[in-house]
Amino acid sequence: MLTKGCILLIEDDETFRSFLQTILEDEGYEVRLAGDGREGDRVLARESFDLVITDLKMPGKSGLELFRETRQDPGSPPFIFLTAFGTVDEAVAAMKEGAVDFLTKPLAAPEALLSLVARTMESQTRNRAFLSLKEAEAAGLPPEELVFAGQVMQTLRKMVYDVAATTANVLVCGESGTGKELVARTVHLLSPRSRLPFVALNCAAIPENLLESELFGHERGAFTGALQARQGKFELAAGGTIFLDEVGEMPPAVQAKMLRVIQERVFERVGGRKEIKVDVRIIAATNRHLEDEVAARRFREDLYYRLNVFPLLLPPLRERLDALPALVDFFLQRFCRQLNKKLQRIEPEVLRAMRSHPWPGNVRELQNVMERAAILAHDCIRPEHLPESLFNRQVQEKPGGSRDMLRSMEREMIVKALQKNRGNRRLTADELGISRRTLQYRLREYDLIGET
Ligand SMILES: Nc1ncnc2c1ncn2[C@@H]1O[C@H](COP(=O)(O)OP(=O)(O)OP(=O)(O)O)[C@@H](O)[C@H]1O
Repeated sequence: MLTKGCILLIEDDETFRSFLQTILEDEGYEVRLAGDGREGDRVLARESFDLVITDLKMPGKSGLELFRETRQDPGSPPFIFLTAFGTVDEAVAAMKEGAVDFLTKPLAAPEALLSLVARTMESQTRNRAFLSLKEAEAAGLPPEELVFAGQVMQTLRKMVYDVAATTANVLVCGESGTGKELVARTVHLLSPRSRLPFVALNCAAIPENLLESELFGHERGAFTGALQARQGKFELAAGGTIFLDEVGEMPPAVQAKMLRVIQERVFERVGGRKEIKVDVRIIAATNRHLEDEVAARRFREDLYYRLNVFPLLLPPLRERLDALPALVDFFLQRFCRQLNKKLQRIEPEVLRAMRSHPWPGNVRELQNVMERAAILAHDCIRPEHLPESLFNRQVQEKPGGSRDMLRSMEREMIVKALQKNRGNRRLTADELGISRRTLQYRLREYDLIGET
């Protein structure tokens, strides 16, 4: 039977510990035990847990000390404290530092603990689930996680952690598929808002006339078809984070309203008069040079500065090839798990081909390539498991060339794929391992709209 989650229980009173163990196990949780903070520390170093329930005061290392040390680690589990009446103040202090909650000993009713544990587990799952929405929908597969591979990402890691602790607006810049949304979700996850909503909206995917109502909601009758009043994304994200992808596509009227939300923290629904207060952290993303948009007066300069309080730049994959081995390994393990396969090795030729490829679809493309290879391969991944585009001679002959050269190669690859697929964008995008949206940008960028 699948357990509902794994809990580390740290308690020095043996009787109380086994009482808690019984009620948690009866409820379907897997429980590991430790008799004090030091032992808890050792267990935590070996295994991962969904939750830690710990006594606050213990000889040796206290639960509070352990909590403070542990929460420095990314992805550390939530803590619930058990405390005697005399030490409630300390438990309250721990909550201010990020602990989930505390319960006083002796437990008045085990139900209180069980419902707190259930709620914590649920919010853990919710927080993780958003990282793997598509996969989780499919089969409750393991969550996606951001791999900080290569030097650039190592530097970025620190920035992500630092900015997550604040409420500063963040602007994530990078080509399509570089991981902007994943970074935004990770900032949210690591922030004190992690248990509140993360709401994402792609500004390019919504028709201009609907974007305002999508963001700010509308009142009934605000426009033809507005039969019901509806909350917008800002209201849905209350207290949490809103992720605005392709923010450069935002039309001027919406930009003005955004500015007001940032400056005054209020807005009105479309067709409404009532001011609605908001406390939402904004993470915006763009794959355009937003400065150019500002210079061309397509994007408000004042809004740009408000959004760009903390910029995070994700370079294209071809400019951080040192990240390849770790990413390849990560995706290989993921797809092996999903496909229930054991593929141990990757032939050196495969990595060589990967190093010479311009990766127009960036990490998303690599992920697709790895999935395809994992499906095709039986024992180890060989060159024949890679798509043909990775063996484009031209690319191999001129690795690491200038940006212009890469762009012209990318254009050529798109033209070829379009021709091969008779202008069918879905097939073309699939072949290139990029999303249809990315293809759409590229077509516009390379002036290829007429080719389809
Ligand atoms: N560093 C990384 N570690 C693990 N997975 C990654 C990483 N970077 C990107 N990915 C994966 O690549 C895919 C694309 O990432 P994401 O959607 O965040 O990119 P994006 O820059 O927001 O793309 P777009 O601009 O097209 O929306 C996702 O499936 C994501 O999980």
